[in-house]
Amino acid sequence: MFLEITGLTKRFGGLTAVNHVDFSVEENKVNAIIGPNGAGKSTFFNLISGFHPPTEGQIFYRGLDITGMPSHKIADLGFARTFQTTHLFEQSTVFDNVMVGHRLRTKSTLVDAVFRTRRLKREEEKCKEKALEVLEFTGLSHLADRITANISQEEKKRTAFALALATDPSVLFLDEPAAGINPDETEGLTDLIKRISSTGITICLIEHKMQMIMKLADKIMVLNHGEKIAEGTPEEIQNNEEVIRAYLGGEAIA
Ligand SMILES: Nc1ncnc2c1ncn2[C@@H]1O[C@H](COP(=O)(O)OP(=O)(O)OP(=O)(O)O)[C@@H](O)[C@H]1O
Repeated sequence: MFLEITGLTKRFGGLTAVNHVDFSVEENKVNAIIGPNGAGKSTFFNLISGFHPPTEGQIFYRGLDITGMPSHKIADLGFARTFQTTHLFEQSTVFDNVMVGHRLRTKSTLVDAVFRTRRLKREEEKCKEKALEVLEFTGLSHLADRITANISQEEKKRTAFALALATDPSVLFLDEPAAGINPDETEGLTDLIKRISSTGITICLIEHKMQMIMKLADKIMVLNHGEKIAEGTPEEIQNNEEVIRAYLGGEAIA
């Protein structure tokens, strides 16, 4: 089993944000989570990636119990994520932002940095190579030297993807990657996610844009009020009465 979640529950005071959710994230697939606002989608991501400890339930990654593990330890296992609002260093260049990603994987210490050891130089070289590689992959090479504050919203999103990819992840969590961008840009980002998936990286995706979900997802879980109300292929979800009632107020999923 790749990433197995059982009985996952999170309570914030009297509010149950995630309620006994069972889910298997499938390796090398696009696993999507949809649901109305406040359904518990981001909380579900936060629990898996160690940003919040769950109240109940268990998370196993390749057989290892990672329940309640702190986020930096989980990141070390190969988990990367992007956020609803991009977390970038706005006054740094796109290149420098992406350099941070691979640095998280290096072993150089402060001593290496002070004495400019060979290990440090070797690792810096590797970080640069990786940054250039992921900038090219995400279509950002031409913006490498631009200050991040001056690029478009869509380019910032690609930069956040590049940063996540520079950590060489095995699982990538994308929280509403297409929020705030136009339909053409959304299509471009959909293609990018497809290409990322085709490199063998497992994707977990939260998104409200249904066309994007239907194009990308191999498997969809629907949350409503913290509970899983359905799970299946895009086609199964599109035709699920309860999903249509709960999520779409009776309208068909476009
Ligand atoms: N840190 C927190 N403290 C208290 N309540 C929280 C916290 N984080 C989330 N919640 C609550 O948990 C519920 C689920 O929120 P969550 O953000 O997970 O939903 P969501 O499905 O991601 O929503 P959206 O689509 O609007 O992003 C909401 O009622 C929210 O107010």
